[in-house]
Amino acid sequence: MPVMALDMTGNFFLVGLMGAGKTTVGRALSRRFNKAFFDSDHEVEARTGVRIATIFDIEGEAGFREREREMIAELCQRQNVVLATGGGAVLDPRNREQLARHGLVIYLRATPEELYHRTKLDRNRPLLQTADPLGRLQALYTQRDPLYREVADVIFDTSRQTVQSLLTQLEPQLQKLSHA
Ligand SMILES: Nc1ncnc2c1ncn2[C@@H]1O[C@H](COP(=O)(O)OP(=O)(O)OP(=O)(O)O)[C@@H](O)[C@H]1O
Ligand SMILES: O=C(O)C1=C[C@@H](O)[C@@H](O)[C@H](O)C1
Ligand SMILES: [Mg+2]
Repeated sequence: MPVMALDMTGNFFLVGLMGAGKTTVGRALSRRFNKAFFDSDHEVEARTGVRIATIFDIEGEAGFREREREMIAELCQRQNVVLATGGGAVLDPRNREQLARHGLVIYLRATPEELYHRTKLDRNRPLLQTADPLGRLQALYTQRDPLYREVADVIFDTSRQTVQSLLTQLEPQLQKLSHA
């Protein structure tokens, strides 16, 4: 039997490390809650016409962060959207402020080991193109986990869970929080 899409206004913002499932879960939530879906990484790529790895090569991480900040500020002005943010978006306090102010922030947490398994075959994450990607994920986790927690309204552990089981648990929580 088809499940009715839940119609609620307001934004959901997904934060978390590379491989946490922001894009995958975000897309599914947007369908379920009848909201438009955006992914800040994809929007930056669409605007510049090149892959994120190329922006890192030409402008360095600082150049990418500036483009990401502008994009997030713009996307936060929208209503009734699900936004998957880039894994490093929370580093800039201005992004954290925008996200906290304009929507419900969901932190998808997973262990660095789990994230390593999810991302190891994908070459499109410049920060993981290193001799020791697991070590890099562990360092990023230590640095960023407190920032994700700081900005989050909801923290969700995604380790050892399928995307489908995650959605089944997330939906009632989000429904409740959206009406709070
Ligand atoms: N809960 C999960 N269990 C198993 N695999 C998952 C889960 N969530 C996502 N994945 C898989 O992990 C990979 C990375 O997911 P996704 O691209 O959605 O992460 P992301 O948070 O958007 O990463 P990035 O910050 O790099 O954009 C995909 O192949 C996806 O299918
Ligand atoms: O964790 C990060 O710093 C990044 C994550 C990706 O989503 C991209 O935004 C980019 O590869 C940087
Ligand atoms: Mg993504």
